[in-house]
Amino acid sequence: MKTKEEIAIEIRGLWTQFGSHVVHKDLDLTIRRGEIVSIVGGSGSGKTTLLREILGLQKPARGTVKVLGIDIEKADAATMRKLDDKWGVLFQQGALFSALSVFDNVALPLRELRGLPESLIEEAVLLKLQMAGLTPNDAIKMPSDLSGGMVKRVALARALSLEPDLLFLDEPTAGLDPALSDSFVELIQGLHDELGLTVVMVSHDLDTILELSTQIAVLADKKVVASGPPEEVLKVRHPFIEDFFLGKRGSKVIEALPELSAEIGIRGNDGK
Ligand SMILES: Nc1ncnc2c1ncn2[C@@H]1O[C@H](COP(=O)(O)OP(=O)(O)OP(=O)(O)O)[C@@H](O)[C@H]1O
Repeated sequence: MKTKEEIAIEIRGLWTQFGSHVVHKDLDLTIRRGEIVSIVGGSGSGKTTLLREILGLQKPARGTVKVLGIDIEKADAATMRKLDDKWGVLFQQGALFSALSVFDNVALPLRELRGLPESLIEEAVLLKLQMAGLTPNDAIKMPSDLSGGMVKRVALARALSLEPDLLFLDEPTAGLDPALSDSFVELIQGLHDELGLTVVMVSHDLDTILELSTQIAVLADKKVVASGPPEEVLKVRHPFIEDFFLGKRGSKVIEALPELSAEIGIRGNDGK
């Protein structure tokens, strides 16, 4: 039995509604610390909305969301600020402030939340840039001078600036070509191994999902229909899972991952 300390995120009985449109209906999800979790689901299944609810950016109609033991809805402003220090977020849109240099983009959360001396900020920014695979020379560049892959890296450096326990990534490899996408996946894996981060990502990219995830949560029918290690989730019989993971494209990706394909092959498709 897992202790409370080991649970990073706990969602119970969550309902989300926009007017008469019910997006989530009695959704439950548990994420333990140290996992790399992919939230997958069809377009409009409510993945991004779920991420926003976890971050307290959107209020569910019903249910509870606890992050690191804190009930997001009941948390006061001071508690939310403390939580803000503990998570880093890399969203799909609006990754960087175009009027700020790379250095200032990464320094922003430190300047906003801590009031640290500039010498410490500089040290921290250069370290985070290095962790994200960038050099001190990149620090003086403006966002308009960067390639798409570099923008993602700078946004990642900024998400890491407060040394978070939790990292949220919304479509981290969207818009990257396969080589850049692979190197971004390696980067996330390395950071996870090095820092022991809990990573929660929304992704459509099968390679990224299957290479990185220690847990997959499948959103369908307005709730989480399967959640667990990839080899378990892929055995669950559900039309979305079969289409998404076991269709032509998915089968190819799985074939290239010997451990996973052996697991699925050995057990067969016995459902759950
Ligand atoms: N602020 C809002 N007002 C009204 N409807 C919304 C709002 N935000 C999201 N929705 C609706 O909620 C549903 C879930 O949206 P969401 O963006 O979370 O889905 P998603 O699974 O992330 O989709 P995609 O994979 O296409 O990005 C969609 O039908 C969307 O139109």
